[in-house]
Amino acid sequence: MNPGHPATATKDTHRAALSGVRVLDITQVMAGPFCTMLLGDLGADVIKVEPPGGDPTRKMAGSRGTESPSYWAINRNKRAIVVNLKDPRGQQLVRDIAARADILVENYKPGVMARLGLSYDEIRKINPAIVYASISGFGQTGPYATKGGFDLVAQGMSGIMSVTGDAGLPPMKCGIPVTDLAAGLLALYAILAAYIHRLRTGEGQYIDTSLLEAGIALSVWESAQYFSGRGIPEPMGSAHRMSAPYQAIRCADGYITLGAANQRTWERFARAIGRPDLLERPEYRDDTGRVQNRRRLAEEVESVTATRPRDHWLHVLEQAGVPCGPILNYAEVFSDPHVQARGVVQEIDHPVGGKIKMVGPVVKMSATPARIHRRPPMYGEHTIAVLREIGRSDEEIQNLLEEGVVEATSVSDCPNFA
Ligand SMILES: CC(C)(COP(=O)(O)OP(=O)(O)OC[C@H]1O[C@@H](n2cnc3c(N)ncnc32)[C@H](O)[C@@H]1OP(=O)(O)O)[C@@H](O)C(=O)NCCC(=O)NCCSC(=O)C(=O)O
Repeated sequence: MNPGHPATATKDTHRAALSGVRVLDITQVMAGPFCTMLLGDLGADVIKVEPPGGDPTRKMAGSRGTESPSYWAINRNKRAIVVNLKDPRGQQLVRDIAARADILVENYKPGVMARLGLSYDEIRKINPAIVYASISGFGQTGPYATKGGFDLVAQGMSGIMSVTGDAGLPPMKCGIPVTDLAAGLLALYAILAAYIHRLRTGEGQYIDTSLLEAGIALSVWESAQYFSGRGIPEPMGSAHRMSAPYQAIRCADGYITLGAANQRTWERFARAIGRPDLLERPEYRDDTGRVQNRRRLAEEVESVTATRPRDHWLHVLEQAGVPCGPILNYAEVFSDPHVQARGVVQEIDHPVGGKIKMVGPVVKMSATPARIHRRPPMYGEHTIAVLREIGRSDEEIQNLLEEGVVEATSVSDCPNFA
């Protein structure tokens, strides 16, 4: 599926790092589903439990019934079941799955899982070795614990919005939901470490992380500036807090990015744009000076770069060994020959969506490649199979379906199903 890359060229579909690992995925929207999708990419059997009506992403823009591009983007490599957890029989079904699972991930508001009889304390009674991860807006403790958390709120409260954009403009957030995704990645890293610990000792554990703390954890330069007494960090547009010139620079027909972020690249850059005189200037002698005089330096640089088009400077700077690049929109990103050569985008068949494209696993592993082994599941597609796996008879399943405790979709009913 990942053309041309030796690390993923293997035909051995069973060699996945997490094959045989069972994940109970009680997640919704973004942070939790991102984490469990990455576990699925590594070969884990991920069973996603959705409420009646489905994960909210099933209804997002572009949806067709219960299937949508937003859901597909973040739920491949999972099986999906629909269980009403407000019904004690539904709770018992999910506890039975939890009893057989290695990992449980959830991202509801703190308190929700306890009200559903699925808290860590309940689950550890039936499965003491489980690795149970909760992702929330603010963490399970502290004054804000019970508040719901969306990425925008976390970007605001973690300081990210105070350093994004430019001074004097309305508040701006990072264009992608960075706290959701970072919380998912941090949960993933803790889950894998906890799983290694469990392999060594047999001991399970509880993991508690949040959007807020993930956002704060990303404040590496900003907290360094603040803690070292150099003031409250301010927004800097595209510029860098610790290096200059390092920002989007104006050319005759638009902008390119420039990263002359150390002494060597600075010296190459000044020579490449025909301004070796800048190297003689005491105020630009080192990083500290260039950062302090960043605005003046940018004006001097742009007085040169604004005279020629972007392609000219990209060529000149590349020849000189100065890190730089174009600023691309997503259409340009996905048609970029390098992105294509790396096999970043994959196309798979979906019963409703037809041929759907997605950003596939972007980590190349030579022995146990991450891969798409399952297309995103339809609403309730695996309800019946999973209930059979936990020992429910077809008669019991029929009753549960009739009484609305679970819902199931048969893919063969789907018009596009081939
Ligand atoms: C996203 C939320 C703010 C949404 O808040 P709410 O809509 O108020 O949902 P809650 O989590 O409080 O609870 C959902 C309710 O659904 C119920 N529930 C859940 N699963 C089931 C099933 N299977 N069956 C029946 N009912 C269910 C659950 O019991 C709750 O009911 P009651 O108990 O009766 O209330 C919150 O879930 C949250 O803070 N999550 C953690 C942080 C997070 O992941 N945020 C990412 C958002 S996406 C984002 O930021 C972005 O895309 O950008």
